Amino acid sequence: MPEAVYQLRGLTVRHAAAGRALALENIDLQIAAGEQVAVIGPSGAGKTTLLATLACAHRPDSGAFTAFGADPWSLDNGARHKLRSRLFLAPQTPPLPPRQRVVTAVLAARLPHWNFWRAAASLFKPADPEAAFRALARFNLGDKLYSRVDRLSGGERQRCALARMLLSDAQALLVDEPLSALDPALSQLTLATLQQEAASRNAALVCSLHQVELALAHFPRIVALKHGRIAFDLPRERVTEAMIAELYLGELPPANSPHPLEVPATLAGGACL
Ligand SMILES: Nc1ncnc2c1ncn2[C@@H]1O[C@H](COP(=O)(O)OP(=O)(O)OP(=O)(O)O)[C@@H](O)[C@H]1O
Repeated sequence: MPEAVYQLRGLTVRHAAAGRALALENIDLQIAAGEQVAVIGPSGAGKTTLLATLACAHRPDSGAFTAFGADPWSLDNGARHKLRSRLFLAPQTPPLPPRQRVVTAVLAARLPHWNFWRAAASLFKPADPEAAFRALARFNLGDKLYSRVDRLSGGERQRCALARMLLSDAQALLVDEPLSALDPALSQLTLATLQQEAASRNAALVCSLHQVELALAHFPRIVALKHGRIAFDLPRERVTEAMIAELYLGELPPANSPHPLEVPATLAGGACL
């Protein structure tokens, strides 16, 4: 039996803002070591919230949640920090320090394993630029090794964050929309690199994607979210066109809806809370 990386049962997650609206409701999910899962679903379905929850960045409101057999929210801060070092979340918009060099940003993945002096020294003289170069080259970004992060395009920043992931030794790779700023050729390269890396370290790979056709072509298991609930969780062979159509049904305004630039009369009295 492969090791269970995640076990979620009846999980509910709310966001602090927006009146603590429900973002995920009654989620049951098990993910084992070595599994590769694509998370699909319309905008606002809860994909990012699910990944943040799996990364132990969002505390669930109710239900049961374990990562590597432990409930992160019942651990003390030190133990939770250690657990988090086994997970790596690559967000859609990576919060990389703007003035930093790419090499430093990528090597930051090693920080949890370095003592203070080594980490501080690496800010001035990167400790292992060859490793950073190799990771970047796998995403066709080797030529940006010494560029400043704020001079990268959106897609380059995303790949920089993914290169950082390669230098971590995480056993759960959580990737939010890695292809949103990439052209088709780079999308294929990026997916292939992520999947090879996850397979080589027998890590769980959970990747949210808007490109349903790529999800179905590359991932053996598809988890579909809609309105914060799991619509289906199936091997890709069992996902039908009708299921996909149903998943995205209602995502466009009806044909007889007002023109998008027509401001509703009720809007004027609104307030921002
Ligand atoms: N920080 C936040 N505060 C309040 N509500 C939020 C916050 N982030 C997300 N939400 C809400 O939670 C729900 C799920 O959002 P989430 O970002 O997880 O969806 P998503 O499927 O990743 O969407 P997209 O495909 O557009 O990135 C949405 O209704 C969204 O408006």
